[in-house]
Amino acid sequence: MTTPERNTPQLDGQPGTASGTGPSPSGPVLEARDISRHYPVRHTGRDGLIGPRRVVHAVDDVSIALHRGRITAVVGESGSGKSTIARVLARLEAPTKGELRLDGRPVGKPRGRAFRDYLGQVQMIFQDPFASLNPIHTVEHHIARPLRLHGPRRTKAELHDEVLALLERVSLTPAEQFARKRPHELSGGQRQRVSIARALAVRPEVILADEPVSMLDVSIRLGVLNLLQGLGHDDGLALLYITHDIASARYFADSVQVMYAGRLVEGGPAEAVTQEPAHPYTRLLIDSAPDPDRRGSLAGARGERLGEAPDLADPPTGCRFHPRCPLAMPVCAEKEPPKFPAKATGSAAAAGTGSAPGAGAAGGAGGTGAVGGTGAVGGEEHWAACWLHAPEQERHDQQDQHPMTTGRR
Ligand SMILES: Nc1ncnc2c1ncn2[C@@H]1O[C@H](COP(=O)(O)OP(=O)(O)OP(=O)(O)O)[C@@H](O)[C@H]1O
Repeated sequence: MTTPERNTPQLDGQPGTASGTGPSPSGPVLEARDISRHYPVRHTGRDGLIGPRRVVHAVDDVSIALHRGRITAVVGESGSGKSTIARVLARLEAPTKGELRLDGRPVGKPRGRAFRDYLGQVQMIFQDPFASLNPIHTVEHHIARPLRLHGPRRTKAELHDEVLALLERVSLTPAEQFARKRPHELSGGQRQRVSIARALAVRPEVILADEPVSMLDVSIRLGVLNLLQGLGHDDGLALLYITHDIASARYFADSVQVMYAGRLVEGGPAEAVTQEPAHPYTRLLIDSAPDPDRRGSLAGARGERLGEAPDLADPPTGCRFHPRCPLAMPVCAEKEPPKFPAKATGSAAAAGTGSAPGAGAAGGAGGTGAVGGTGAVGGEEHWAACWLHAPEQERHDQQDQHPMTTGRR
């Protein structure tokens, strides 16, 4: 199997140039470079005694960069490795391979003062607001604790005032009343707001939000998302938003990274990825999001029977999506699709070498022009296309019928 060339373009949600060794205001705050996370498979019975030890490839060779004031969404179906990325970034787990960088500096072992400082800069918000708060403690206790652990010494009155200010920041008012409540007296949305206030207490630079609204009533999701969006765009935090829901990623995030079976398959500015997706899996995710106005769909046209997600203990060769892909070609079983920079105006999805046939329409949405491989706009780029890795002849042979190039569905 040939490994495709990896670009390292400077774009939201994608790794920056490899140069940084110190903080840079324009560089990413937190960056993961080519991280993998594998879990050993526990064998039972006689299987465990023979053959090589198997591992679950939860995440493979993922690079992601989080910038101040920007929201990066990681989108994918259940089991694609989204939470694993968040756990590695939060340092709840070590990567099997790859490197984390905070403010341009490699992150060391998770111990001592440096690790505490890391936790002061990178905070995580979990999916389940019911499990993440201790039922016996008041809201004030939950928020005052990180203030005490990470901040300077304060008097009791100062701590109390800061707790109230944080509750106001997350719109839990009257703050005095909320400070006295215990988790069981709060709704799911209110609990998630307390979790956010608790994360903010350490004045982090990065918030990792793992499906922060998926367990909340639909009616209150938007309020919590708007709160998080304000923290990113108004308060300048770098935000990672993990979700199944590509529609919310489009609404909420600046850039979207699409994950499938442990790998990122596509990424770029949210509008470009969601309006003109280049990878069939992204198309299917978009097609499966509810949209009454949509007439045809890739899933409906050719992929009604997509089958099961792959076994990550034995992931498919080449493009991991190929066994389920309605557009798969023979080459897809051999090679991963290439990554390449492309213009991000929303009018064209991608072009690898600048001469790929049909490149302007790689998103299948009637892109209006082919784009050179170096056509980054405003530092933002959009990469990934599935079929451009085909040998040239195969590409020529297929481009007339291939729905990704014709826009036909
Ligand atoms: N501790 C573990 N041991 C073994 N396998 C694991 C472990 N944690 C996760 N996995 C596997 O790694 C893969 C990715 O899991 P992960 O939870 O990151 O996916 P996800 O995209 O966040 O899914 P969901 O949206 O359902 O939370 C899955 O196949 C999962 O079963």
